[in-house]
Amino acid sequence: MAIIEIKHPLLAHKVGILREQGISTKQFRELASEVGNLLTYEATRTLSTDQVEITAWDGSTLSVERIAGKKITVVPILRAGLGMMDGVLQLIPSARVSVVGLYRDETSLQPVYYFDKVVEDIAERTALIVDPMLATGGSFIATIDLLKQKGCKKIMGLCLIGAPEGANAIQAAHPDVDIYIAAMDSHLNELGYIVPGLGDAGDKLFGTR
Ligand SMILES: O=P(O)(O)OC[C@H]1O[C@H](OP(=O)(O)OP(=O)(O)O)[C@H](O)[C@@H]1O
Ligand SMILES: O=c1cc[nH]c(=O)[nH]1
Ligand SMILES: [Mg+2]
Repeated sequence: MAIIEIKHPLLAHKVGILREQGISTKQFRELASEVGNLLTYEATRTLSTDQVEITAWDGSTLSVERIAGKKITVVPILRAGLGMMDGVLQLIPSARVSVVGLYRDETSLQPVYYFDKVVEDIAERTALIVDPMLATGGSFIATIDLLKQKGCKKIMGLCLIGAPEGANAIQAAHPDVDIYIAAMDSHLNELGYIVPGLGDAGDKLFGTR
């Protein structure tokens, strides 16, 4: 299993508004973060828990569940991944953040690396990559390559909208990585944009166009 499309009325509603022409920067930011939050809830369903003993309210000993062993690092892909990050951190407030900077060359559609700052103990953590758009899949694949080179063993991803071309590319390159996605769209156009998609997520989040 690599690409998991989450069918949920709240996600469908919010993604529908994100696609509207003329959406304000404020509303786009709020919704991208909310979708990040809902996808986190689904993606973390697979985390295992340990039983630990606590002293309960009445002084008795009680066995309760805690998230097991490995900790999480959230990995936003700059820039647009930052737009989902707050929603993710609302549910995993103690997660460390590792940043990967990539942009997609407009002509070749290849990801161009410009920065990374990844937690030192990445080998001990589950990485949760966040980026709103999965088009050719090049940016996700480059980020997964980088994290694996640094020793990361368990990787998941969250994404607002994907194209089948990118989903197939990730499945071929990294079948061990599960990506949770709010909507799988039709195809890429001749410029590499997702159809119907929502346009350029980074520009909408940062108000740069
Ligand atoms: O699947 P791909 O074909 O690699 O395309 C998807 C990438 O393109 C966008 O980033 P962009 O290059 O626009 O950078 P930005 O976030 O700085 O706007 C998007 O946020 C993804 O990172
Ligand atoms: O449709 C697309 C494709 C890549 N990046 C975006 O922001 N949107
Ligand atoms: Mg962009």
